[in-house]
Amino acid sequence: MSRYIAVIDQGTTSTRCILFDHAGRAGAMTQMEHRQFYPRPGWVEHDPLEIWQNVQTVVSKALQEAKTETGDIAALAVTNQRETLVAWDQSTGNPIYPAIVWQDTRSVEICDQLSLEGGRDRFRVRTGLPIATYFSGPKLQWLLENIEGARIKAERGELLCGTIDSWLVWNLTGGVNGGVHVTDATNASRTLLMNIETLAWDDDLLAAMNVPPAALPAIHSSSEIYGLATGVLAGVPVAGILGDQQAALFGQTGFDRGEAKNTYGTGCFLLLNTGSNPVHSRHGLITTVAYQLGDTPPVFALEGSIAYAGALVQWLRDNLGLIKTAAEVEDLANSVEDNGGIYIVPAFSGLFAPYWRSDARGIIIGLTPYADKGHFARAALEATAYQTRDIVDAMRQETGMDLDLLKVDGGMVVNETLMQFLSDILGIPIARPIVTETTALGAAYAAGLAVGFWADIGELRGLWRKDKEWQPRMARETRDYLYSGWNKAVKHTFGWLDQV
Ligand SMILES: Nc1ncnc2c1ncn2[C@@H]1O[C@H](COP(=O)(O)OP(=O)(O)O)[C@@H](O)[C@H]1O
Ligand SMILES: O=P(O)(O)OC[C@H](O)CO
Repeated sequence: MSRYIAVIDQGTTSTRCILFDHAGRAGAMTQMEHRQFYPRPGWVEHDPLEIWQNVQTVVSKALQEAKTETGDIAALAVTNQRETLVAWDQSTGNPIYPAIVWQDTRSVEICDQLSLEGGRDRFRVRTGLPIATYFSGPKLQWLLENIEGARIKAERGELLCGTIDSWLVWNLTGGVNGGVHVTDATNASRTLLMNIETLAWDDDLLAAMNVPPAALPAIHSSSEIYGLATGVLAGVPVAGILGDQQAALFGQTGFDRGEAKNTYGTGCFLLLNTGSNPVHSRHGLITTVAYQLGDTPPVFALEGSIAYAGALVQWLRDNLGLIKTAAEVEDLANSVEDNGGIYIVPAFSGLFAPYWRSDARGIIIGLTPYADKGHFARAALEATAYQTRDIVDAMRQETGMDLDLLKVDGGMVVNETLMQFLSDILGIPIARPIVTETTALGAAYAAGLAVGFWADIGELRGLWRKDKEWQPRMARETRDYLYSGWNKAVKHTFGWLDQV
């Protein structure tokens, strides 16, 4: 039997390749960063060819590191930054424009226009999403309207468009020599173009954004054989595709209704499995496909997306110079007993869930001469916990379900001070697994199930291993008092921009 499932984890800042063995342990891991381009305020781009090159490099290096060969790889999975759009020429394989990244806000006027009739929630029942620049459909409309020749090519079926998974799987399966143009339902559910009930592109949505169907990939499940790889992994079945946040839920074995995870990286994304029916949010959350295995019915999730979590720590480091490394924030925060009355609300690009206020901007509030840099560090960490509380409360209001445990992963979860405070502010236990590369692990599980490397999700559940758990130990009155301060601070960020 082959020893590994290979995973390509293509994220916003870097690309990793990880080989997982049958016990779900990483046998090799390689990583490369790619460039971020900010050509104008609010624009964020990546070079799709650089990303494809990095993918090939990290895969080759991972095989070398594990001293293994193609025959040892049972299947290949792709997990990816979501919503980011790539458009390329079918005959040459060349992108016609840089990738337009999920953080890019250039489609703001298109979104305003789409909202004129029916408001921001015009497509919510059909797609699970509010109209926002975050999603791929308005980005594609912008590209077709602004890049010369794009629309004509798209109408003739000569332009292939899709999220990063589509771009990579097309290249991995041969590119101009027969690459398959596919995506999975989790990625398609982030476009504003897919109907969340039928899991198919929706004619009315395509018409609203003037998108020719010929340009779009075929929507498949998250776990099936899409094609065979070429190149260094020649002949290996490409058998799993999941958006990265859904992959993390799968990797945390959040298979059942009521199970949740939060991934603490640059931003943070809390997903709650809501089972076989999409729950349409009235509390500022997003409805998304969590996973679909082969021809079984899809499973849905509610998502709370937060734009600034670890990025606020980076800001303390890079812009204020308060710390030299992200890890130093913990000692600095522990140099004081509490936040000294200070709150930082990192609404640097407005507030995402559950507020969706693009007129908000960041604040530091509650300053007195007593405040020192330790309080700043503490307030920065606390902001991540309070933002999580906002989402957890919205989830409770939405579903009536009380979370009894939150599984966490991502770069910030090494910070034990934050983990304890999170448990205190939420009033529930926080559990960190031994394998914190849960995004890649979840994609490995999807591909492994498709090729019989693992038998079923019951077997996968048995692979989850706890590293550490934090229990709430703060008095209820203290928790309520601290959180009420956060709520006041958030209100002060609203309406800072006069016009959005
Ligand atoms: N010890 C720490 N305490 C708090 N934040 C940290 C710590 N170590 C790393 N981070 C933050 O975690 C983030 C990186 O996490 P990662 O999961 O690699 O992010 P991404 O996948 O979004 O690139 C950075 O924003 C960094 O500031
Ligand atoms: O690549 P990450 O880990 O920053 O995740 C980005 C999300 O998928 C955006 O929706």
